[in-house]
Amino acid sequence: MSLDLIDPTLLKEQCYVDGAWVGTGESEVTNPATGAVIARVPRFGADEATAAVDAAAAAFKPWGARTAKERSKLIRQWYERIMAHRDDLALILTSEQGKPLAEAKGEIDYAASYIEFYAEEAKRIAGETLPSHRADARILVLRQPTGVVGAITPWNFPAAMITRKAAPALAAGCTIVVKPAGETPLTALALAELADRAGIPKGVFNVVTGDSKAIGGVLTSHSAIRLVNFTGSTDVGKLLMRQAAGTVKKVALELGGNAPFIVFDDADLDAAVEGAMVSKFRNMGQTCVCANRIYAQAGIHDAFVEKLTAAVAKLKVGNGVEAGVTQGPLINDKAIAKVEEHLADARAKGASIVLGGHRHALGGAYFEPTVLTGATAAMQLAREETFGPLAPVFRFETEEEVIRAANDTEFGLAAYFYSRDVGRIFRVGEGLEYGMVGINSGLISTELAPFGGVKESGNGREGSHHGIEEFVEKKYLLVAGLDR
Ligand SMILES: NC(=O)c1ccc[n+]([C@@H]2O[C@H](COP(=O)([O-])OP(=O)(O)OC[C@H]3O[C@@H](n4cnc5c(N)ncnc54)[C@H](O)[C@@H]3O)[C@@H](O)[C@H]2O)c1
Ligand SMILES: O=C[C@H](O)CS(=O)(=O)O
Repeated sequence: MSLDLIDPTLLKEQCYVDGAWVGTGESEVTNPATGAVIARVPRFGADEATAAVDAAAAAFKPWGARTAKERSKLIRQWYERIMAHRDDLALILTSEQGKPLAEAKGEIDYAASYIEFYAEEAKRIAGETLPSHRADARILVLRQPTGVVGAITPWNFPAAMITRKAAPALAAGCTIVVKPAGETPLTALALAELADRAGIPKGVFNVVTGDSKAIGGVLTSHSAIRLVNFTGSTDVGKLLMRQAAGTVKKVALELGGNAPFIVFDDADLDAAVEGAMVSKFRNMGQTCVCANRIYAQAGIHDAFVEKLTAAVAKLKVGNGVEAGVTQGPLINDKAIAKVEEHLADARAKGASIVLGGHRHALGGAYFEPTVLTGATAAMQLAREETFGPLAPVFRFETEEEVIRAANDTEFGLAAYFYSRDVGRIFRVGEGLEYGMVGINSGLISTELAPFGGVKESGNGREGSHHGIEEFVEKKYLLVAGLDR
C-alpha cells in the first residue's frame, strides 16, 4: 500500500547502514487508524546490528576529523531537506503513529528544530585552559566526541526522539546507530534518506529495524559503543542500564513520567483549562510529559471541572488525516487496555465519569476523551502513567498537601501548575521534584531548554547547550617543560 506522498521515494522499506539501503521487508507496519499494512521493514538481529555499529565505528574518526564548520554545514543541509519535505514526513508519521496531521507537522518542525539548533552548536563546543599548579606547565581541557552512540527510541514521537539524539551526536563528532520502535520505523528511515541527500557521510547516521532485544543487546555491549541513548519506558531503561554496565558505557535515559497538573484557587481558570487540554490530550495523551494527575484546589474545583469538561467535549475523534480531527487512535489495543484498566480501577475505588469512559464508536484503537472526578492516591492512575486520553481530577485543600501529593511518585519528569501569586510560584516551583516545571503553561518542550527528568524518569538532558554534554568527553593535557 502506498501513501499519497509528493516524493514517494521517502517511503523506505529497507534499513540504512553505512550509506546503503539493506535488508528485505518482513515486519509489517500498520496504520493504527485503519489497521491497514502500509509497509514492511527488515527484521534485523544481532549480526546486522553489529555490522551497523562496525560501520559507525569506521566512520567515527573521519567524521570527528572534519572541522566543526564542515559538520555544521552538513547538519544544516539535513535540516533544510527535512523542512523541504515537511508535509510528506508528517503524512508518513501520522500514517504509522496515528496523531492528527497538524500535530505531526508540529512534530516535524520540533524535530527539525533540534537539527537546526545543533548545526549551530557544533561550532560552539569549546575547550578551556585552567590555571596551572606549575610554572613550567599549562593545563588544556579538550572536549572530544564520546564515540559511537547506540540510540533506541519510542513510537510516540517517531521523529523528534531521534533528532533529539542524532543532532547533538553528529554536532559533537559522534556517529550513531538508531533503532526506532517497531511500530513507527518509517519516519526514521525517511530521516535517513534525507540525511543521505544532505551529504551526511556513510556510516555517520544508521537506522536498523528489527528484534529489539537482539539489537539492544548489541547496542549495550559492542566495544565501539560509548553511549547508550534511550528514550522509552522506565522498565526498559533500567534493563538497558544494567546491560550497559558490562562494558561501562555512558547511559542517557529519557524515561516515563507521571506529571501532576495543579490548579490553585488564584489561577486564571480559562488559561488553566487551555493548559490542561494541551498537556493532557496532545498525541491522545501519549506523551511522557502529559498531565497524568490533575489537582484542582477546593475553591475552583467545580468551576474548573465544568470548564474542562466543556473543552474536552469539543475534541473531534477520527483518522488523523481527516480535516478537523484533534484526537486520533491510540497506538494499539494494548494501549486501549491500559486506559480501560486504569478507568475500571478508578471507578471501583470511587471515581465518577463526567465525560467519555468508553471505546469510541469508531472501534479499533479509538477511545473517548474522558474526564473523571473523585480521583484519589489509592488509584492505579495516580501511580502509573496512563498514556491515554484519561483526565482524572483530584480535589485538594492546601499548597503543602498538593506538593506532597505531587511528589509522591518515583517519577520526576514534568510537572505543571497555575497560579498568579509570585510567592506561590517560587515556593511550588522550587518544591516540586521534577526535571521540568511548566508554570501557567501546559506546553513546555523546546529545543532551547534542557529536557529531562529526575528520579526514575531518567538522567539525560536533551536540548539547549546542556544537551551536547552527553556526546563529549573532557580530556586534559598537562603540557610541561615550558621553561626549557
Ligand atoms: N522522557 C522522555 O523524553 C520520553 C519520551 C517519549 C516516551 N517516553 C516513555 O516511553 C514510553 C512509551 O514508549 P514505548 O512504549 O515505545 O516504550 P518502550 O520502552 O516499550 O520502547 C521504547 C523502545 O525500546 C525498545 N525496546 C523495548 N524492549 C527492549 C529491550 N528489551 N531491549 C532493547 N530495546 C527494547 C522498543 O522497541 C522501542 O524502540 C512511556 O513510558 C513514555 O513515558 C519518554
Ligand atoms: O513523549 C515525550 C516527548 O519528549 C514529549 S515532547 O514532544 O518533548 O513534549
